[in-house]
Amino acid sequence: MTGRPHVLLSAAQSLDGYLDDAGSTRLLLSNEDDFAEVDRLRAEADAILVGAGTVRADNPRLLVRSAELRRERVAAGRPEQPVKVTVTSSGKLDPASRFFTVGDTEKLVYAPRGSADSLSAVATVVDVGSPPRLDRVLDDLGARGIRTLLVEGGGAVHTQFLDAGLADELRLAIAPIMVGDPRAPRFLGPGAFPRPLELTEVRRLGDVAVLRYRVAAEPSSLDLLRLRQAIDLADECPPSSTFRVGAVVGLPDGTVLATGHSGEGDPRNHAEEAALSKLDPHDPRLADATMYSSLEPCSDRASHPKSCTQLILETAIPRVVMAWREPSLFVEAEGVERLVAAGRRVIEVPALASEVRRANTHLPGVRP
Ligand SMILES: NC(=O)C1=CN([C@@H]2O[C@H](COP(=O)(O)OP(=O)(O)OC[C@H]3O[C@@H](n4cnc5c(N)ncnc54)[C@H](OP(=O)(O)O)[C@@H]3O)[C@@H](O)[C@H]2O)C=CC1
Ligand SMILES: Nc1c(N[C@@H]2O[C@H](COP(=O)(O)O)[C@@H](O)[C@H]2O)[nH]c(=O)[nH]c1=O
Repeated sequence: MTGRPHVLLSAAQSLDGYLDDAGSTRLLLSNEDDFAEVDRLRAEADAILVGAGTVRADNPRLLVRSAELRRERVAAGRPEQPVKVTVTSSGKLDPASRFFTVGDTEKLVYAPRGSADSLSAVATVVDVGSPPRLDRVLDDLGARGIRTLLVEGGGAVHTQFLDAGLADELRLAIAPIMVGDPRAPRFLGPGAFPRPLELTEVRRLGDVAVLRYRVAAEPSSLDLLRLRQAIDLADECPPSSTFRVGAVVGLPDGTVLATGHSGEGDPRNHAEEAALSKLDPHDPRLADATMYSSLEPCSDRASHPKSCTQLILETAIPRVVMAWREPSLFVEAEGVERLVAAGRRVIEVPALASEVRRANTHLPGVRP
């Protein structure tokens, strides 16, 4: 979405993927040169975000340390320090933590209404839902003029940014240390991650390896091509009193595995169902495939025992790209929620939704 800041994730990890050890003091994985580079990244950012877990565990300052970098910011007409940002569902943050008490800069806390009232004297508390949605956090930051956001962790926050497809870049510093303790926090937990990332930089800073990646833009141009193909397939649907939908199952190399449209084969068939009926649900290629559907896959239906969401979940298809969320005409659809809850990645392309509505103006209340 335009207006959101560019999001750079930054983390230092051990060779075995940990952000810290399980002890009470912070494990320094970066060396002096790496910390200096991270300070430069801070100086380039309009805002720095960490999760509430990091505020509690590390009591970080989140300030640009170098006086020279601070002077450069001021000389460029920018505030001396970036805005500090955190997210919390519980609101359990100590107003006396350094996040709030050090640095003459704005502090933003994204927290559900009523959960962080004790922080309103030391920060601007913003309600973007319960739990706070990171896409809405980015919309709000964009509206506040934040153009570049540095996310410094911890693991839960990095996982969510990558899982939700909200990160643009990742910088990883890898220290020559093994932590080897399952109680310690890991860089990433489970998630439906975009893959592969594009490696843009490999460097050494002493004994620390610095890797930088670009996270592929989603939807990609291939995603848009296939989604448009799915939308066009709805023109093949026979006249119907329900939704006219098209679906394509495709691979990242451009192969189309199957297509379908509503009413194909049987008047009650849905588009995703028609496409999946042409494939073996255990076809190993489905583990890399994307289901493109002009409409959100259905979650409940009277006409057939299995919903399209269920049919997708019975395959290994990891991604669904769709244009229009099902409006509440027949049922309260929960396709997106169920797919996401099952660890599948759902990418909505609302910019193409009007084309899907145009194919469905026979339904009550639907306008392009
Ligand atoms: N090596 C490195 O580069 C870094 C290491 N670390 C280490 O990582 C550890 C902390 O990581 P971790 O425990 O994963 O914690 P995080 O910093 O990722 O914070 C997790 C907490 O943030 C809040 N939160 C996360 N996502 C959301 C959301 N979408 N909406 C609302 N609240 C949200 C929740 O707070 P709440 O519980 O209040 O609801 C959650 O418990 C520490 O040991 C720290 O030292 C941290 C940063 C960098
Ligand atoms: N341990 C660790 C990092 N930890 C990050 O640095 C924050 C501390 O900020 P401050 O109090 O301003 O120094 C901490 O909360 C976490 O986000 N960063 C790194 O680049 N390398 C490291 O090894």
